[in-house]
Amino acid sequence: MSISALVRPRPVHQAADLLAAYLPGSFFFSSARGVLLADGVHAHVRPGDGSKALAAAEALAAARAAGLPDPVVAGAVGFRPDAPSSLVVPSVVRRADAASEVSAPGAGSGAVWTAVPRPEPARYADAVRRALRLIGDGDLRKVVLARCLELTSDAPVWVPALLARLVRADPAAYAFAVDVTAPGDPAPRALVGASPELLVSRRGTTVVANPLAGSAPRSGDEAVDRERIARLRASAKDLGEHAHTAAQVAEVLGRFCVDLEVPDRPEVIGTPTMWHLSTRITGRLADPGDPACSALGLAEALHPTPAVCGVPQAGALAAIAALEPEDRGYYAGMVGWTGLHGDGEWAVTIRSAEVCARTVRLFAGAGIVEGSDPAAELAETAAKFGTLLRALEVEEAA
Ligand SMILES: C=C(O[C@H]1C=CC=C(C(=O)O)[C@@H]1O)C(=O)O
Repeated sequence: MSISALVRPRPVHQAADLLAAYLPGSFFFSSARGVLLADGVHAHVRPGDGSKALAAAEALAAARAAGLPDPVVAGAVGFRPDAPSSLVVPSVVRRADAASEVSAPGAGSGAVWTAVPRPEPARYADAVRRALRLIGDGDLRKVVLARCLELTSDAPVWVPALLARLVRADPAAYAFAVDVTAPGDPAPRALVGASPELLVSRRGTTVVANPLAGSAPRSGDEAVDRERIARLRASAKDLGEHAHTAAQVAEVLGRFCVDLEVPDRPEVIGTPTMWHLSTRITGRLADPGDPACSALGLAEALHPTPAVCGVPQAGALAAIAALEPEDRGYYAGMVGWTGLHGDGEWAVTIRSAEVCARTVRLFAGAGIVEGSDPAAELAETAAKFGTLLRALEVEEAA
C-alpha cells in the first residue's frame, strides 16, 4: 500500500470562509495558530464533578472508534468550580490557517440599546474598597472583581455579525463563539468574545501559557500610549498584580513539565483597547500520554488563574461570591478545543459576552491588590468593556 493511501490530507480552508460559514449553534475559535469551525453534535461530554480531561479522552476515543477522522472536544467552561460547561464532540470540524485579512462585515445593525450596569458604578467602587480592607486585614493578597453590563437591543442580536466585527477589530485575538444554551433559556444563548489571554496551548510535547495581569487603557494617541506603557512597566502595583498570576501559572505548569522557561520580567502587549503586562511561559511535558497533560487537562489544572480570581484562591473565590452581585456565568472561564492526541488551545473567556435573543450580558474585571485605587479600577473595567461595545456599535455606556 502506498503512503498516500494511508495519510489522509486535512482539508484546508480559508479563515475568512470559515468565519463567513459560522452560524449560531456552531463552534468558532481562532488564534494565531489557526481557525477551527465545528458543527453538529456527535456526542455531548458531561464530566459532572469528575475530570473534564478524562471525560474528553473517553469521548474522543469513542468518536475515533466510530469513524470520525479528526475528533475534537470543543466548548466552554464557566468560572465557578461548580459552574456548567458546554463541551461536545462535534460531527464536522473544519480548520484553516490563521486569519490575516478579514473583509469588513456589512453595515451596522442600527439597533437601539439600553444599558443597565450591575452593580451601579459607585457600588463597584465600594466593593473595591471592601476588597482592599480584606487585603489590609491580611486575608487576601489579590482578588479580581468584575462587574456586568446588561444591554438590551430593540432587535435580536445577530451573533455572526458580532463575531465578524470582533475578528476584524483584532485578528490576533482568541476570538470565539460557542453555544452555551441552558435549560430554561428563552432562546439559544451564545458566548462570544475576543480574548487577549491564552490559558494554555499544547502542540506535541510543547506547552505555552500566557498570563496577563496589570493594565492600562489604550488612548489612540502615540505619545500618550508611550507614556502609559512606560508607566505600566514601572508600576509596582501592576508588577505585583502580574507577579501573583505568572507565579501561580508557572507553579502549576511546573508540575507537568520537565523544562519550564519563565521570563524574569513581563513585557507589554497591546489590544485595540488595552495595554497589558504579559509573561509567555513555555514548557516540555514530562508525560504527554497522560490525559491530565492534554490541553484540556492542563487548562483544568490552571483554571482559575489569579488573572481572573486571586490569591489565595479559596479566599478570592469567597470574596468574589460575597462582593459581586451577578453570577459570572461563562465569563472568566475558558474556551477552546482538545484533539485526540491531547493537542489543543484554551483561552480565558474575558472580553466576552453572553448573547440571548435581544440581551447581551458582558463582564469586565480588574485585579485588586494593595495600592489599587477604586476610581482607577472602575475606569479600567469601563475601558475593558470597549472591546465588546465597539463590536456591538454601542456608544460608550459604562
Ligand atoms: C479580568 C479581566 O482581565 C484580566 C486580564 C488582563 C488584565 C487584568 C488586570 O489588569 O486586572 C485582568 O487580570 C477582564 O478583562 O475582565
